[in-house]
Amino acid sequence: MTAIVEARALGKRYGRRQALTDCTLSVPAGRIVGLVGPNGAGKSTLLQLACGLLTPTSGGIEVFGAPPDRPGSRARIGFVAQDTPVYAALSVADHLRMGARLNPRWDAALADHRIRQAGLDPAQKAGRLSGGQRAQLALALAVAKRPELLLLDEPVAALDPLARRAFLQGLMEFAADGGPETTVVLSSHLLSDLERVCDHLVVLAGGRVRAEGGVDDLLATHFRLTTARRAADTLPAGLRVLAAEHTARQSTFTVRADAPVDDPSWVMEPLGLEDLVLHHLSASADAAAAPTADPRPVPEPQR
Ligand SMILES: Nc1ncnc2c1ncn2[C@@H]1O[C@H](COP(=O)(O)OP(=O)(O)OP(=O)(O)O)[C@@H](O)[C@H]1O
Repeated sequence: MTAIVEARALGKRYGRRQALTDCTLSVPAGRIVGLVGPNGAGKSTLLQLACGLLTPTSGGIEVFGAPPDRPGSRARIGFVAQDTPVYAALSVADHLRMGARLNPRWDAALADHRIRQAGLDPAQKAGRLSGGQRAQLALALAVAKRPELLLLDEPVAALDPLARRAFLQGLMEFAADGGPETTVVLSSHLLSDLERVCDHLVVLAGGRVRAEGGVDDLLATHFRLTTARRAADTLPAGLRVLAAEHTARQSTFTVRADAPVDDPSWVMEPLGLEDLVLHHLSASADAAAAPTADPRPVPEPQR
């Protein structure tokens, strides 16, 4: 499978602040990728590295098999930054004309369709648009460029629920119409949206990749296990415990398992995507708060 974005031991430091550390990931072509993580996790930094606006401090990132600032790569990448920058003094129609002049693969029909769908007045100056309308304009410009890789930093954050649903629908159509290699990476805090549209997920926390892979693969390797009470360190090898809960008689573990646990004494349930992400995020928050393994002994069951 061709990787469109490939990062190896990628690190980014702003002065004394380490924003990304040792990030290794591989985004296959043709996926809609959800980039999820708490505030300050490094999502914007990763997207800006992927479109060549930032350069790595350590390790490397490649897009289409080469560094993203290589001449020619920019035309193949569409990027919408979190603050959806537009030119305040230019009208919506001026933006479309500029897009047509600057981009060889410009899709005027798609741009017009998106502008009409968003209810934007072509004559209105961009500086007079609301935050959500500005986001709609920036998104229309990015998709009409017909990029092979579309990078969107929290694209739906400023949109109302109807506009959000229409945008996500449009995103899936864009990915399908663009051909099997068209790849979209979008960051968002809205897990339910990501669950609806994404088939690949990257979970970032504290500047590190905590989980990454195809959604189906991730779902197939994360479980909730219930068994007679026992300590996490007595579980079979090959299980990574993300969370443990104990009652007097039984223990419930949320685990990542490379293979199903073949033991009839376990009750094993699949984990939903939202739970999976939240468990990875809280496991990384716990690890940051207490870097050693869980020091609390599991008390013996009460008789
Ligand atoms: N230009 C900058 N100078 C210094 N530090 C920065 C700069 N940009 C980002 N950072 C820091 O890098 C870390 C990662 O920031 P980043 O914006 O990539 O996170 P994020 O996951 O996109 O956050 P959010 O969800 O809040 O948008 C944060 O600690 C942030 O304070």
